Parts: sequence; structure tokens; C-alpha cells
Amino acid sequence: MTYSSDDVTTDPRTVSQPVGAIHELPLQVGDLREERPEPYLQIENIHKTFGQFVALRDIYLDVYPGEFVCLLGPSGCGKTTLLRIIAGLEQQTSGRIFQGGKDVSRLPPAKRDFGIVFQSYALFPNLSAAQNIAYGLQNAKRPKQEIAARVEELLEMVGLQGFGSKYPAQMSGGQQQRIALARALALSPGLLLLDEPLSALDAKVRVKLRTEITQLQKRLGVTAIMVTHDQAEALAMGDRIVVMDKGYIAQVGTPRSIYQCPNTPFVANFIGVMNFLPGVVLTTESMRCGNLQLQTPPFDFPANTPISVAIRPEDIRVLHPDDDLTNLPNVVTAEIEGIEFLGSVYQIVLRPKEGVRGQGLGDRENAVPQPLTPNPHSQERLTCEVSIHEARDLDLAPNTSLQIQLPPDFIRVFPAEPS
Ligand SMILES: Nc1ncnc2c1ncn2[C@@H]1O[C@H](COP(=O)(O)OP(=O)(O)OP(=O)(O)O)[C@@H](O)[C@H]1O
Repeated sequence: MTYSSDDVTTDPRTVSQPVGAIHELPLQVGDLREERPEPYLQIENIHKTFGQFVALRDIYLDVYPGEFVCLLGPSGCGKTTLLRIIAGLEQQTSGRIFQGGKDVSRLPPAKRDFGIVFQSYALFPNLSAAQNIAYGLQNAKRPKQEIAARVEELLEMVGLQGFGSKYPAQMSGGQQQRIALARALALSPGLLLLDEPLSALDAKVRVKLRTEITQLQKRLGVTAIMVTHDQAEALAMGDRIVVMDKGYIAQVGTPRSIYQCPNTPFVANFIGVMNFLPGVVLTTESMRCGNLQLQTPPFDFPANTPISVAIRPEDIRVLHPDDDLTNLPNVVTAEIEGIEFLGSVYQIVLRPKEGVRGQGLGDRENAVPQPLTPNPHSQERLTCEVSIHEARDLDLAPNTSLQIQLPPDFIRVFPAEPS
């Protein structure tokens, strides 16, 4: 299922508005907005307190049929509590949940239509793989022959034909989690809930299994919600990501929109790597950050307002000595403080040396105070990425100088957060 590349939020109260523009990639065919079906799952104003502690507040979320939604956030932000409330394993303090148009808010787990996979596999150790998968089918009093056929079908579905007689202790973590997935899907539930299903597995198995899970979920068309604290997993698997922080929803959107257009510094920082440069507004399209004067996308803050600009390492352009700098805004000369080899790229830590060659500020150029007073709070360190080939061409070495450009279209402006 593909929606537009915009943020898709179900309630404006859950999301603060972005400030400043950022480059939008041209719409691709798959991004064109489809006629939105009725939500399969509707989460309406859920609150959850444990004693005085507020674990969840103002949670609104619509999940559409066949969607794969990832609940992503730091430890303790409330994602597992929300998943457990959806399953009926935890009772919300207030708010309602509708599944397939039916109010399931007060139903016990057994009366709800979901399959669940936990981080710890949670297989019965004394039952074989086939018996584990068959467990729910037997409880549902399905005929023996039907159960046997369904177990075979499910073993094949998760790529474990011939493993039916093995016990959990005789299987690897990845195999056990496949059996747990087969067990969760045995009764063909409308909703598949996954609570950090991959986090106990080693890195290679995790990557393999994440592809298998999303392929299977798409093939079956089952609506899925997965809790994860791993942003790479959420970006790779989710049709949409719900970023949570301290019990509230910080942003909901497609992986691409969350990555490219984070609404807050928290989201920007949590997803991927982001350079933040604190500073103050000079004009509606420029700011001062320590010694740097940067041209930015247009924004609405008055002069001298404290702001913070953000740019991804991969959006910083490393310039070559023969590049034409005419009319190029935000060119910075920087000293290389550190070079780290990351395999496919080098990560370079830079300390800007001087102000920016400000081009294109037009008649607002006079608004720039000269000389610029360094801002004591400015980080004035930037991280950028350079490909292996580019690093070789540029002959990069610590304590040498480099020219970079911070393209204004890739800069994002946020109001400064209260300290
Ligand atoms: N039964 C409980 N009693 C008291 N506090 C609880 C209970 N369950 C969860 N909490 C608290 O609610 C908050 C949210 O917990 P939750 O497990 O949902 O977080 P999470 O985002 O899933 O974190 P993690 O990634 O570490 O599992 C935490 O501060 C946790 O300590």
C-alpha cells in the first residue's frame, strides 16, 4: 500500500508544524495519493497512567488495511504499552480502540482478532514446532486434518518445511522466531502485532528476517503493527512510522517523509544522523551561527530569534579545488578534525574556519552585522560523508582544509528548544 510522500497524520494535535522548507523530491508514480480506504484500526485519544506516571497521552492513530506501521521511539516512550493496549493485554485509562469498525476497547485479548510475536520467541519449550503452531488452532477446536494441513502450509510459508518435529531448543533464534510468526498467523488474524521481534537476533539474521516478514505480510495482506527502537528497521519495514517520545506521538509519516521532513529536532535527531547548528535569525532567509552566516529556506521568525538549523551529513556537498564557486551560497572552509572509515563511506568531522561566502542575500545583505560575534553556544562542528573514491581524489587528511557547501534547500530550520 502506498500513500503520498507527505506526513499522514490522523489528528493535528499530535504533530507540530514544520518550520522552514526542505527540498521535496519530485513525486514518483508510487507516491500519488490513492483513495484512502476506511481505517482498519482506529486509536482514539488513548491515555494510560501507571499510578501518577503518565505512560501515554493523546494517542490518535488510524491504521489502514494491509498497512505495516512501525511504532518507533527511545526506551520508555510507551510503544510497548500502546501495543499491549491494542492487544487488550493492558487496559487503557481512557480512550477507545476500533478494529474493523467494532469497538474493542474493553474486550479481553481472547475476544480480539490478532496474532502476536514477542521479542523472546515465547514458544512452548516442551512442544515441537508443529505443536506450537497448532496450539491456537486446537484451542479453536479445528478438525485434526485441517490443523495438520494448516501447520504444513504455515511451515512452508515461513521457509521451515521439515522442521515440524524439532523442539525450540533444537532451533536457532531466527528459526524460532519464524515458528513464532507462523503461530501468530495460524488463525489468519486481521491484525499482526510484533513486539521487537528481531531484536534478540544477530545482525545478519535480523536483516534477512525483516525482508521475509514484510514480504509475507504483504503477500497475506494482513495489517501489521510492529514495535521497534531500531530506526533502520522502521525505515526498511514500515509503510508508515509513528515516532513516539515520552508517551506522545511526535510524528507520523512515511519513512521518506519522516527522514526528509522531521517536524522537530527530536525526530530529526532520532532518525538518522543530523548536524545541528544553533544560531540566531538575521533575515527571513538567513541566520548567524557562530562565525557562520547561512542562507536558509524562507521562515517566519523575527531577527535575533534563537533558532537551530539542521542538515544531514549526506546533504553537505564537499567541493573540489576546480569547482566553480560563483553564485554558490553557504560555502564554508573547514578544517578536518577527524576521519572515520565506515566501510562504504568516510565520515568526516569538520570545524568551520571562517564565515560563509554569502551569495544571494539580495538587499537583505545590509542586515548582516559585521564583524560577526561568535556565538559561545554554537557547536561549530559538522559531520559529512565522503565516498571512498571522492576521499581518494581529494586526498583528505586530518588538520588539512576542505571547502564544503551547505545547500540552502537541504537546510531545515527549527525554533530553538528551551534549555
Ligand atoms: N506495569 C507497569 N507499571 C508501572 N510502570 C510501567 C508499567 N509498564 C510500563 N511502565 C512504564 O511506562 C513507560 C513506558 O513503558 P513501555 O514498556 O511502553 O516503553 P517502551 O517504549 O516500550 O520501552 P522499551 O523500548 O524499553 O521497551 C516506562 O517508563 C515504563 O517504566
